Amino acid sequence: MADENYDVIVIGTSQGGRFLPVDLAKGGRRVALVERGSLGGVCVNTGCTPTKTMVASARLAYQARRGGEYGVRTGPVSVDLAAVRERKRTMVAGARENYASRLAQDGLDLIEGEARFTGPKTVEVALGDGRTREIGAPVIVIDTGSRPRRPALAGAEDIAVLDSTSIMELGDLPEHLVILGGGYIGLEFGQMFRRFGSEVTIVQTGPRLLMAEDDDVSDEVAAILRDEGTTILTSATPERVEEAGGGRVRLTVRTPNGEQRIEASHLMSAIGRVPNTEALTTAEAGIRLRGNGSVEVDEFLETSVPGVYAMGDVKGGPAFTHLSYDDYRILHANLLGGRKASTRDRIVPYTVFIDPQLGRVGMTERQAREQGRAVRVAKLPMSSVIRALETGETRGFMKAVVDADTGEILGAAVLGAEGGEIMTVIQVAMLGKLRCTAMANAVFTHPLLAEGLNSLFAAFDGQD
Ligand SMILES: Cc1cc2nc3c(=O)[nH]c(=O)nc-3n(C[C@H](O)[C@H](O)[C@H](O)COP(=O)(O)OP(=O)(O)OC[C@H]3O[C@@H](n4cnc5c(N)ncnc54)[C@H](O)[C@@H]3O)c2cc1C
Ligand SMILES: NC(=O)c1ccc[n+]([C@@H]2O[C@H](COP(=O)([O-])OP(=O)(O)OC[C@H]3O[C@@H](n4cnc5c(N)ncnc54)[C@H](O)[C@@H]3O)[C@@H](O)[C@H]2O)c1
Repeated sequence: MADENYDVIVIGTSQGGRFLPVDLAKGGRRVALVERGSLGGVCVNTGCTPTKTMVASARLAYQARRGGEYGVRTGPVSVDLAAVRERKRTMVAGARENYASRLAQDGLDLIEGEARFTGPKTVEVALGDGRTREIGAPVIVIDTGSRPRRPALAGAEDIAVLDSTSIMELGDLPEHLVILGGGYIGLEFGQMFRRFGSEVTIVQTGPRLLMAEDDDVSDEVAAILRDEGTTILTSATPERVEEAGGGRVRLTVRTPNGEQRIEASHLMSAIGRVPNTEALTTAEAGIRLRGNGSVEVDEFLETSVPGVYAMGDVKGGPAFTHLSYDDYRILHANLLGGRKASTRDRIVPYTVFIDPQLGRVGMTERQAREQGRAVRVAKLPMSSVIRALETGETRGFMKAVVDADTGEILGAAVLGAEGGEIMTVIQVAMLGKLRCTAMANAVFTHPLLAEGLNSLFAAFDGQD
């Protein structure tokens, strides 16, 4: 028996988890919102907001060093990491405050503590002071997110291994940073610290960086990072790590060319994330998990227990804030709107915030071919885009994949300045089901980067 009954319990406060409980309370439901950590979840506190704030500092350092190319004289450029961290902390504090202020809503109780299921519709919350509180509701939403995966690496338990959260709290610049993992986090932090002035080595088990992307995209990203002085090892498996004296670490890596030892001042792990489901004791409620610990949901985000839903990273699949937000839209429609919204056929865009950005939407060329489709592919180097030439940001390319039979735009990759924004133009075209000719002939402002889309899609000449 619960001590207190609500209409809805939401566990976790993310971007999506912010709006849903407020909307439900506004709609007259009694809602309990449970959070064990900082309000706002990963995105606000340790994810998107702080990283993109620090990426901005890194870009400024990079651009300042390039001043001479633009006829602008600068002195030697150096980075004060403690000041970068302070700017980041201020940004996060503001975002968190803003978040908290939006939770003030009649009918919504914020309960600070860790939630765990004691039955299909009951949750026990361990409060900070050692007490517990048992609450119940016919509808429960799990939004508990994910955390960094720890490396299964011999010796790692005896060494301070940084992750995406702790690295942003460093006050002094690493002399040599070794990063395990060549995915989103490894690349965003790798480029950032290289631009801050550290020597950086990225160790990636897969044969390429950003394994989900087409080979030409991964190769170009690697070329850009190497050009800035980052060392990248691919098909490289970390085997053990040990102290090397003087606070340094020695990492042993197996590569196709034999064993390699790397000595560094700092080691960071960025090898993926694991869903936060253990503390929830989901078995008590009969909620089915997948082998990797994520919560199994159907296309309406309902778990194996009717009335219990999951949103955001905890349900597995692509892990982005905008998807957590879209899960909120779906649950809002289904719980409040009297509709049956689903995740089926949703287009999932994303942007890797390296510089130049990689904006991606829809299928890669590989995915389209694997589906057995006849595809046409067009590529346009950024050096052919007038705006990119004028601004001196010519690295990368735009790439579009089109169905050769129907002319439908299947996907795109834009690796270039403001690549995420340009990709979004293509995403909107996909949403509106525009064909290549419409994109080739649209009047885009001169000289914008998006003007390059005329040339990119003109390459599909004769395609509707
Ligand atoms: C370094 C980094 C950079 C990123 N950059 C981007 C980006 O640029 N763009 C992008 O789209 N995505 C980015 N992401 C991913 C994005 O942050 C996540 O996809 C998003 O935060 C997922 O939201 P969520 O709904 O799963 O909940 P989360 O934000 O993960 O929040 C879950 C909350 O649940 C709480 N919780 C967990 N267990 C319990 C429990 N038992 N009881 C009570 N509370 C609990 C946690 O304390 C946490 O506050 C980044 C992630 C990282 C790590
Ligand atoms: N810009 C963004 O939207 C953004 C930014 C950061 C994070 N995120 C989200 O966070 C998630 C986690 O990011 P991530 O970079 O940690 O994971 P990831 O899955 O994107 O990349 C991890 C990489 O590590 C490699 N790897 C695995 N084990 C390894 C090992 N032992 N040694 C070396 N390499 C190893 C894998 O081959 C993979 O390429 C992402 O999937 C993404 O959804 C998004």
